[in-house]
Amino acid sequence: MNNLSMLTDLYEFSMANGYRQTINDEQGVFDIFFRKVPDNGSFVITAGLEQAINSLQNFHFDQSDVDYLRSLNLFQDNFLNDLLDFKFDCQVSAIPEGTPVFPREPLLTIRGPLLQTQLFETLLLNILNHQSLIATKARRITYSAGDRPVMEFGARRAQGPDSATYGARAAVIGGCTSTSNVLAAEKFGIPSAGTMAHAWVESFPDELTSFEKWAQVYPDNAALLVDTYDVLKSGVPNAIKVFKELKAAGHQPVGIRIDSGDISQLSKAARKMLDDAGLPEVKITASNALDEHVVASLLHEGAPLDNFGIGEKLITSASSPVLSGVYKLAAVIKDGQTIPKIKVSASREKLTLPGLKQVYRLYYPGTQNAFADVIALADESLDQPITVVKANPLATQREQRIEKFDAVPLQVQALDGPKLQTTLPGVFDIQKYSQQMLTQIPAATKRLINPDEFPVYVTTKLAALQESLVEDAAENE
Ligand SMILES: Nc1ncnc2c1ncn2[C@@H]1O[C@H](COP(=O)(O)OP(=O)(O)OP(=O)(O)O)[C@@H](O)[C@H]1O
Ligand SMILES: O=P(O)(O)OC[C@H]1O[C@H](OP(=O)(O)OP(=O)(O)O)[C@H](O)[C@@H]1O
Ligand SMILES: O=C(O)c1cccnc1
Repeated sequence: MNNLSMLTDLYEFSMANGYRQTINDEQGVFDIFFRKVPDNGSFVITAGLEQAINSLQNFHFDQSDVDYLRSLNLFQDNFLNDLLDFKFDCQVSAIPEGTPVFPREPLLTIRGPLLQTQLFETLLLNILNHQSLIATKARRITYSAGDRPVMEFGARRAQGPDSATYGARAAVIGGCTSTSNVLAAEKFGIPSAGTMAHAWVESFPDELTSFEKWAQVYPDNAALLVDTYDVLKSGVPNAIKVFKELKAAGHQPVGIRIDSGDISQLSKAARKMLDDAGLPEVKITASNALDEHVVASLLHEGAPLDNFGIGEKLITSASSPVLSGVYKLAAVIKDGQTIPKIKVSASREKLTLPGLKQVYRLYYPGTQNAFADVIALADESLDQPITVVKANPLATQREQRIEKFDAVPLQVQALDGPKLQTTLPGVFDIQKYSQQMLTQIPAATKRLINPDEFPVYVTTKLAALQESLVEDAAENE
């Protein structure tokens, strides 16, 4: 990854320079969390931690960066000179990639010199918001597709090269099995996959010739696009001719792709034609502006589809294109003393959770069935029974007693200075872990429409700290 240290909002530099001139000896603790799940879902799949960690480990400023910042005539020399010697000196803990997470949970916590922690806000949010958004969308789509493979086809419609490449990574975390994006495939060890475009078919005098030539070049990888002219009158009959010739020559035909029209009716008719021709092994791929709802509708209608190629709606999360993760100050540390901090704004919904924290997933004892998450202060132990309070400050029913549970902490140490404290698994290991974590949460929280809310609580100690800081803030007004 390039050095992205300058990818930040100007005000981060303005504040960092300001800290350098004022409270330079203080440390900051920031949490990343979100309040709202895209597409009115109930969970987000975390993604992007590896790139976030890499960007922090490589964080530095070149002379040209500092020269540029100097040219703004905004910052003092001591700050600018320090930037040339920037050494990452923070601790990071985070919830591993692929974990299903819920509103208000600290996904990543960073603690270190206030000046440094402030500078990372924009970049960390940019990376984690993007990849988590796409991983979450991919999970919705692959949930609809069931065990049918979903190929990520979005590079041409992604919002720029990075969205295409890191979006493909996130799509695999969310369950996609391959990508047409060769750069992403190479970079992240994802199988590259693809068929052919209409241009191939149009380039030859007729469709049959185009299929034959393809089969000559790729006898063991012939997936034919059958909708350039007429799917049922020419595309499928021509594909059948070519597949029969391939089979006679000892090759295994792969499949057809349908990219327009009523995919349900066309695939049913195509399946029948292929089966009647003795080609039951030939697979049918669907593409064309698919999303989780179209996929669900097609399968509900009984469309005999074997796999999907999905681009624009996935790579841009078109129906819900923003994950509004935020980066909020939870504490400052001064002379070894931790001073919890809170943001109290006009809307109570935006109250932040103060202090150093950990988030736990609670399971019914002795099972893998999770029933709630609890956010606690880092120095608390979760004794049983426990009284907890809804983390959403707008919730009406507040206190709840939980008798028995197994608690598993979700955040792990990720960085101690630039030194890595955890493993960074490959994308398919993350995908597998994610699928396993998803089996642990209730089915009703995973449905696409009107999912149940998974309960997220805070301990009464954390709730009391939050209330006391709200009262302090009111007195200071
Ligand atoms: N049976 C179906 N049920 C629900 N949605 C479908 C069905 N068949 C296709 N779709 C979806 O409907 C949308 C529009 O399909 P339509 O046939 O209008 O494609 P199009 O974009 O006009 O075709 P082309 O790509 O040739 O321009 C696409 O998102 C497609 O995936
Ligand atoms: O629809 P998506 O989910 O993004 O899937 C990828 C699309 O990209 C290709 O189309 P192309 O760019 O050639 O344009 P088209 O829409 O005219 O087929 C392909 O034939 C799919 O339709
Ligand atoms: O290989 C394909 O079929 C493909 C790749 C990208 C976009 N649309 C289709």
